Amino acid sequence: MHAIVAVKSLRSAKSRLAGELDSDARADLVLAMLHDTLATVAAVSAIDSVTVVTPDPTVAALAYSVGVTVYADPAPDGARTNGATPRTEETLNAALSAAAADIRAKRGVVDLVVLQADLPAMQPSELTEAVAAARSGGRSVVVDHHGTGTSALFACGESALDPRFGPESALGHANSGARPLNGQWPGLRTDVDTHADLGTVRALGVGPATSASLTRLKATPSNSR
Ligand SMILES: Nc1nc2c(ncn2[C@@H]2O[C@H](COP(=O)(O)OP(=O)(O)OP(=O)(O)O)[C@@H](O)[C@H]2O)c(=O)[nH]1
Ligand SMILES: C=C(OP(=O)(O)O)C(=O)O
Repeated sequence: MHAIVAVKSLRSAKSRLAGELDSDARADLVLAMLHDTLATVAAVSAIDSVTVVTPDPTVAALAYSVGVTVYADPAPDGARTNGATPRTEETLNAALSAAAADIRAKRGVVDLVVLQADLPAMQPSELTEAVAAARSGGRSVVVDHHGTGTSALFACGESALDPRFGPESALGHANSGARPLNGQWPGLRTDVDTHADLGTVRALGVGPATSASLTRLKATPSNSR
């Protein structure tokens, strides 16, 4: 199976944390969570390759440093609609579809999983179980801990990826035929978007890079709210 992980430009990442963290702190946290997410993916033997999809050179450098492939997001923020701000879900889903097409053009029919980049409490055992469940066929989805979003979208065999990330993506994926996967996977289901999510992953236990980032944040007075 091949994993795809999308990360937007660091300057616009994690905007929902802007009330608590300044832009440098948000970038630091995004890179740390990506690092831990990729480390967990690397520990899952059923996933043999990974592509990070990003327009951001710093994110790409991190991906290269841990030995994963980078697919340059074909149209970085703001470039797709003649200056009008495109909606995240349009740019994200377009980037994911382009990456999936590129991977399958190069490797033939390969099972795919899109994983969120901000799963710092995910355990290898959780992802291993989800991959095994997904392999019974077709398109399937791991709904996030809120019950509304998507932590992982699988497309096995000949199935098209057909990503529908964005608001209410759990419903969007289910309504387009993706099978919800059942499993007690709190780390896999907890992507970090808000301050409350940070508390949840802290309680579950985060990977070392995220733990170090959170320690740095606490030590920075402007981010100590
Ligand atoms: N390559 C790429 N990744 C994207 C794009 N839009 C969103 N992403 C990534 O997709 C995931 C979910 O996106 P969002 O929830 O919109 O962004 P976020 O940075 O997590 O949080 P907010 O800014 O608070 O919405 C994150 O890992 C983003 O970095 C895009 O246009 N291109
Ligand atoms: C885009 C999504 O993620 P987030 O929860 O990070 O907005 C999603 O769940 O479809």
